[in-house]
Amino acid sequence: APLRIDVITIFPEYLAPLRAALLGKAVDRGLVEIGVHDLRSWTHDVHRTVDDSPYGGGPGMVMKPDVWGEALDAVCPAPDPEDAGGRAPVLVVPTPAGRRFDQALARELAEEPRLVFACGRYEGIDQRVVDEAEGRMRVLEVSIGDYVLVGGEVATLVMVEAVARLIPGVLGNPVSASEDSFSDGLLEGPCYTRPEVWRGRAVPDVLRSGNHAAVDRWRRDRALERTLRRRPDLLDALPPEELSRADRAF
Ligand SMILES: Nc1cc(-c2ccc3cc[nH]c3c2)n[nH]1
Repeated sequence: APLRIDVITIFPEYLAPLRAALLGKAVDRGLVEIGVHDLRSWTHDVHRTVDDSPYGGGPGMVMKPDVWGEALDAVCPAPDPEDAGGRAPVLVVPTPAGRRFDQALARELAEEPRLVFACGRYEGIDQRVVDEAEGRMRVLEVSIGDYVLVGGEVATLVMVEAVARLIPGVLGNPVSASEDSFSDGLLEGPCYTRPEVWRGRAVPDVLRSGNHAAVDRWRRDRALERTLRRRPDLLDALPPEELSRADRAF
């Protein structure tokens, strides 16, 4: 069954990239279904108001719970009791205050049949929306990094791309098994293609040697070296035997 993704936002056009390129093709091929919904569809006033002043004062505006409540009721109705097998859809709420998005969470989300993304704007969404949704959905408040965006749409694009590429057949060549083994734990090393010499810079000889064992070892060493220099924290998560290899190499 295709992965079903729904996005609720006041800027549906922000999600247009989801219909382009490889992900668009995956949609055409029925591997992924994407629905983008304008939150203002669930307003009832002439100004289509989605925000109001924050209780307790302070700058900016907060998104109204009643509009979000109706939107979520429409996009992900409470699962009917008969459909016991049906898993509750996951509601992903991008926020700087959320659990850190990483490859492990991308893999977890790729296992879900349904994902609903609630894109906040302004200062955020009234907390009662999340609290109430928890009664019938699995709600994940997720941060894509320690920097502040203006809304949840770009964070949603990041997460949808990271998740969709893990669905078999979605993006070009299948995700290699190595994704889950050695290379997944470390940074990728440098890569090269033709020409053999470019602006006086040659490709490392080992890569043209045809000696696949030597190439594999060279790539592993470059990945360990780069990780040691740029992200030593990733090495803490490595099994000890991998680490000893790193120590020996440098
Ligand atoms: N990782 C990260 C998420 C966000 C984010 C998410 C939603 C909203 C709504 C209003 N401002 C927002 C910012 N910034 N940085």
